[in-house]
Amino acid sequence: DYVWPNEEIDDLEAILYEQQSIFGAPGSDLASFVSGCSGFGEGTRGGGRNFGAEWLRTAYHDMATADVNAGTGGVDASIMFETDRPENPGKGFSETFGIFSGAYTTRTSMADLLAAAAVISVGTCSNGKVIIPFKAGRVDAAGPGPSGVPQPQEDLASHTASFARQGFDVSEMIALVACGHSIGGVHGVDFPEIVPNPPNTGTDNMVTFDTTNDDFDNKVATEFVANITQNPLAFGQNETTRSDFRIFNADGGKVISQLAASNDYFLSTCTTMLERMINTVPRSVKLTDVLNPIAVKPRNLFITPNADGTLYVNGFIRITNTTVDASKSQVFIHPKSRSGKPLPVATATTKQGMSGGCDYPNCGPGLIFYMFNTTISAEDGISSFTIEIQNDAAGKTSQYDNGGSGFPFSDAIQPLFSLSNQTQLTVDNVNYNQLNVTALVLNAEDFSDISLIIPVPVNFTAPLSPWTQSKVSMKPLSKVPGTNHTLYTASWKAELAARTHPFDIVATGNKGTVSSLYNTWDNVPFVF
Ligand code: HEM
Repeated sequence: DYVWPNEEIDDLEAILYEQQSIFGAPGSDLASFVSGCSGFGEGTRGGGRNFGAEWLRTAYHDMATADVNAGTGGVDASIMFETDRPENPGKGFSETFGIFSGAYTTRTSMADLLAAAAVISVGTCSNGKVIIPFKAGRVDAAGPGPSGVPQPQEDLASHTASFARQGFDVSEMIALVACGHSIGGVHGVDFPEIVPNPPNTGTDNMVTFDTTNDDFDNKVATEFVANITQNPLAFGQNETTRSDFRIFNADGGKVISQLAASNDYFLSTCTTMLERMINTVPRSVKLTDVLNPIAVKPRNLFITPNADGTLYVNGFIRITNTTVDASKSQVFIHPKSRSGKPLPVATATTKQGMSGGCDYPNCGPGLIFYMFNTTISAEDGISSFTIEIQNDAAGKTSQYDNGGSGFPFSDAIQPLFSLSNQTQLTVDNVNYNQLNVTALVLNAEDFSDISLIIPVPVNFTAPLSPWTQSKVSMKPLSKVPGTNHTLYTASWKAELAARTHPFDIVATGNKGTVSSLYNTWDNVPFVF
C-alpha cells in the first residue's frame, strides 16, 4: 500500500495522472505536448511531425535491441546514446528527449520517462481507448547497447529473428508493427529511398501510414487488407523497403485481417503488446506494481516562522474525486506536535479552479486540491499530520494516516521559500542558475554539518548522465526570536546545463540526521 512520500513513484504518478495541475513540474502537463496526438509541435513546424508518433517510435527503438534470452537491453534509455546509428534516423528521438529530460531526476529514470511517453502517446492518440498499465523502476543504461533495431530493407527472416530476440513471435510481431504504425508516418527527409523527398516545404515530406495518422486505430490494418493503403512500408515506390507488406503477410495475412475486422480487438491487442514492449527490461531490473492514481497525496507543504514565536504551517492536499466530493465533503488536517501537546485541527478548503487530472479520457480520476493553514507554537512544533474526510464521496467519514504513522512533515528543518530566491546570471558569457536558500533549523547546536545539496549530472555534455551531488555548507544567519530555530543560508550556482534539480537540506550531527528532501524550485521566487 502506498505510503507518502514514495521516491520511486511520486513523480511518475504525477506525470501520468496529474497532467493538469495547479502546480508546475513534474506534473507540468507533458501530455499537453501530444494533445490531439500531433501536439502543438506539428503546428509550429508546419505539419509533418507527430509528437505522439515520435514518442512511441522512440520507446520502441529503445526496446528493439533487447535480447530477452540473455536478459539484456529493453527499455533502458540506451537509445539516447545511439541516435547516430543508421538504424535510428530522424529528429523524433531528440525531440522526445528534449521534452522528457526536464522531468529526468535522481528519482525518475529516463527509461521510465520513455515508457511513460509511450503510455501517454497512445492514451492521447486513442482518445483514452488504449490505457497501458504502467510500472516504474526502469534503470538507465550507462552507455550505448548493441545495435539491432529492425530496418525496412531487411528481409522477413531477419525481422522474424529480430522480434524473436525481443520476445515476440510471428503473430505478435505482426500485431506490434501494426500497432506502432497506426500513427505517424515515414519522412522523406530521413528516408528519401522510401518516400519522395522534394525540397522540404516544412512537413519533412511525411507520408502517413494510414489516413488517420493522429488516431490510434485499426485503419492501418483495414486499409492494408482492403488494398487501399498509402503505407509507404507496404506499397511504397521501393519494393525492398516494403517491410510492413512482408510482415503483415508473414502468417498468410491472418493476424492483420483479425486486426482489421474489429477496432476493439485491435485496441485490446495493442494494449497487451505495448504493455509487453514497455515492460521489456534487463533481467536485473525489478519493476514496481502497476501504478494507480493515489487517493490522497500531500503536494506542497510550507512552514514560515512568525515574529511572535509561532509557526505558520500551510499546504495543499490532492484528493481524487472518487474519494472526495467537493460539493459536500469536509476535509480536516490533524497536525501532530513534536511535544506531544494536542494541536488545533485545521479545516482544508477548495475552490473553483483548484482541480486537475488527465488530458484524455479514462486515464485517471479528477483531482481536487485542498489547501489548509494553521498557526502553532514553535515550542510544540509539528512532526506529521493525518487527514480526515467527513461525508466523503461514499458518504462516510474516513481517516488517512499514511499507513499508520501520519504524513511526515516536520519543523526540524525546512526551506523558507519566502526568504529564498532563484536567479539567472551571466559571467564571462556563461549562463548560470543561482539558488539562494534560507532554511529554518531547529536546535542547530545539535548538528555539525548543515548543507544544501543539489544533484548535478556527472557529465554535462553526455546525452544521459548519472548524478553526483553538489554540496554547499549553510551558514547561520540569525536566531528566530522566542524559538529554538535558527535561520541558515547558502547560495548555489551552476551552469544552466545543470538544470534545476530539486534540492535537499540536510543537517547531520551525533544525535542523528534531519532533512527536507526534494524541494522543487517551482516554489522558489524568481528574481530578475
Ligand atoms: C520491422 C519493424 C519495423 C520497421 C522496419 C519500422 C520502420 C519504420 C520507419 C522506416 C519509419 C519512418 C520513420 C520516420 O520517417 O520518422 C517508422 C515510423 C514509425 N514507427 Fe516503425 N518500424 C518497425 C516497427 C515498429 C514498431 C514495433 C513500432 C512500435 C510499436 C513502431 C513505431 C513507429 C512509429 C510510431 C512511427 C512514426 C514515427 C513518426 O511519425 O515520427 N515501428 N517505422
